[in-house]
Amino acid sequence: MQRWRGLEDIPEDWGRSVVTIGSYDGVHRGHQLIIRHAVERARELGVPSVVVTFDPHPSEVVRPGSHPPLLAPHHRRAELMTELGVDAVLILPFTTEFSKLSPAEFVVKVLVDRLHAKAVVEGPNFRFGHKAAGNVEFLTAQGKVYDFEVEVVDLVVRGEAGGGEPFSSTLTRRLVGAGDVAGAAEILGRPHRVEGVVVRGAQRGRELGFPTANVETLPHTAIPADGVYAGWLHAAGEAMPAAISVGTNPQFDGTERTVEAYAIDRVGLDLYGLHVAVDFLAFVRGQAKFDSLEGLLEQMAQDVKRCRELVAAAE
Ligand SMILES: Cc1cc2nc3c(=O)[nH]c(=O)nc-3n(C[C@H](O)[C@H](O)[C@H](O)COP(=O)(O)O)c2cc1C
Ligand SMILES: Nc1ncnc2c1ncn2[C@@H]1O[C@H](COP(=O)(O)OP(=O)(O)O)[C@@H](O)[C@H]1O
Repeated sequence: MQRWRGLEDIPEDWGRSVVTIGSYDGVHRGHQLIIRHAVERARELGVPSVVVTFDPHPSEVVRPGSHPPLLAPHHRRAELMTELGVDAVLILPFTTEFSKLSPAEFVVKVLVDRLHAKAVVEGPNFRFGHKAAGNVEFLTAQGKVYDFEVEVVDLVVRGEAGGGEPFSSTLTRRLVGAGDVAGAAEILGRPHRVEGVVVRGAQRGRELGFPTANVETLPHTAIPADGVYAGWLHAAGEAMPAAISVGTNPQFDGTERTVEAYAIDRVGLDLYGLHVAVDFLAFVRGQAKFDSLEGLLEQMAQDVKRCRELVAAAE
């Protein structure tokens, strides 16, 4: 797959293509449906498929300081899009200047002049251009002028239990923030992942009998609510069942919020400096401060047992 970091990266001789535009944070199941549709349409038309996305998230530029927590960094989104069969991803730097392009200017500058769109695939709630003034009706009308078709793919809606709310990055962020990682996984179609480099912590874990890899997360990462979770620690090409702790270590009056993972039953690992990923399968309990260290250790042993069972049931 090709990755372009701006309009100028698109090859001069780039022919016609099928395009879909969006933030696509998390590449959740609703996104997947739209992207798959674009890939299929591209194959039918015999042209490549392109996803156009933005960096930073548009809301940061429109309202500084409002960058939402991210469900997936760009390299992860690109990985997921490659799995869906996308041929190229264009990551447009979302500058103030760019945010001022009118919907009509956006169509000409991006879709017509550079990507030579033959078809554009979007969800019904797609908005674009200055003040998000452009919608699918406008896009469809522009398509008639510039010779591209516009296809609208239905939103995926959460089951009755979820109140029929459409799948969205906002809903997924809310679930992650509330610790409902199982709910988030239902929308994402896979567990929510947090990644980063393993850094040194208080070096206490090994003494407790549960060494934990402390993950230095990337800026704006969507981190689940404080608590203990079952999941996996991915390191050096291996997915290891893990008991994960998110929080400030209240038992030790800590103040820094960390994401740390104990790879269950694994001894002698050396993960410092490695880029690792932590996948959140299920919430186990909230963080607690026990009367004694023994209280914490007993609870941790139970947590590990529960995590082992939850992961085994999911594998
Ligand atoms: C399964 C599990 C459960 C945990 N539960 C708690 C807890 O309830 N309260 C707490 O303060 N810390 C909890 N922790 C975090 C430990 O306090 C932390 O891993 C330990 O202090 C080691 O820190 P270090 O990696 O910085 O050395 C938990 C860790 C794990 C792996
Ligand atoms: N089973 C394991 N799970 C996670 N990390 C492990 C494991 N075994 C050894 N380690 C190593 O031990 C380190 C964690 O030990 P710990 O005493 O908690 O130190 P720190 O406070 O620096 O995280 C990890 O970063 C990793 O390199």
